[in-house]
Amino acid sequence: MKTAEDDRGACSEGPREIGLCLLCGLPGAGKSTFARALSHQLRLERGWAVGVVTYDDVMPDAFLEEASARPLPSQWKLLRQELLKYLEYFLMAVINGCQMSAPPNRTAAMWEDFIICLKNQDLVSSASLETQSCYLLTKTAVSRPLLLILDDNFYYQSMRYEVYQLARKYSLGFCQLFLDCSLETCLQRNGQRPQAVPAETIHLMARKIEKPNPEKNAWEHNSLTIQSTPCSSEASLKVTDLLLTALENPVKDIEDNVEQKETDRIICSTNVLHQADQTLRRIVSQTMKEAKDEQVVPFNLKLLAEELNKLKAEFLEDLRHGNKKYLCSQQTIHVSDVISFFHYEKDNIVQKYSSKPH
Ligand SMILES: Nc1ncnc2c1ncn2[C@@H]1O[C@H](COP(=O)(O)OP(=O)(O)OP(=O)(O)O)[C@@H](O)[C@H]1O
Repeated sequence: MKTAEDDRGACSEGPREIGLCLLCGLPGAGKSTFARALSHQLRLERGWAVGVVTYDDVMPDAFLEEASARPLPSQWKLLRQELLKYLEYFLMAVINGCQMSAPPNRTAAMWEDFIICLKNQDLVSSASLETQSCYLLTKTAVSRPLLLILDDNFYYQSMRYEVYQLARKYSLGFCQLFLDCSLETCLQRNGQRPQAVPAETIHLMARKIEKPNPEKNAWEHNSLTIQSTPCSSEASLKVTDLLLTALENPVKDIEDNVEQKETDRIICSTNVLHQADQTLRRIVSQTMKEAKDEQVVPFNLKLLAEELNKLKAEFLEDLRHGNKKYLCSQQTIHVSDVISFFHYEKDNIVQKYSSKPH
């Protein structure tokens, strides 16, 4: 592993705990303020290496140079992806223990700001090779744990997913912190800033924002919502817990398969459940009609209806939990299998109550 420190004779080996922590929330929610405080605290109290990448600090200057007009959303998207590419170059250097090279196609101003951002946090050093677009990593960059905090609005789930994919590609820890702050407070804080974001942008974002949703998206399970007020010690503990969990449980490629399988299972079982529910209802009412036609005594009719409805509920409950007894193969549940199984059990019950009045 070659680092700037190695050049001075130091050696750097150790557990490769690297994590990406994504901050999201409305403009003015206090993300940058929080990121600064958190990184300071983690460095001081835990001795972690921390890098904060505040997108606003790196991206706008690129536009000042390349375009005077306000960028279109599609341009922002491309720039965000380009910045993520820079991060990937840094991560590759960290993981492989080599120097960080510059990506071949890059927006000069943004790359420069990115390098300044890393240098200011003692993650890369000026090196003699700098003229050739190579940067040596510092001792901080190769020490562990290393946490990179990405500070942007990340108001769409798709924006956050790009970061998750990066974490997965390199088996890194991944977590999300959502800074919860009322629209009024964001507008008020924003209004007091020298370079305020247009208020209508904040209104629009408040309407569009997709908060982390761990129930819906398995990949977002490592997320925490915190209030944008001065951090209580309890909130601070929760944040540390989230970060430790992420660092100790790097994202694995396999998770995607599990996630996909789980999604498939839910879609499949939802469809199966719906179809099964409809069909079983029809079978029960048809069976009851036949029993009446056969003049089953009213008392038995009542018991028969109770038993059939109970059986139907049990079947649906089992299906909901993926009970394997209806599976013809290990993976797929067919409604036809469920129905024939139900018919079999239903016939047994019908037989019990089919005695006609004497
Ligand atoms: N907890 C807080 N209490 C009061 N004021 C705060 C708090 N957090 C941040 N602020 C103030 O609100 C303003 C916006 O904060 P900050 O830049 O951290 O927000 P942000 O979410 O990073 O915004 P943006 O997304 O636009 O970069 C700053 O002037 C900051 O001093």
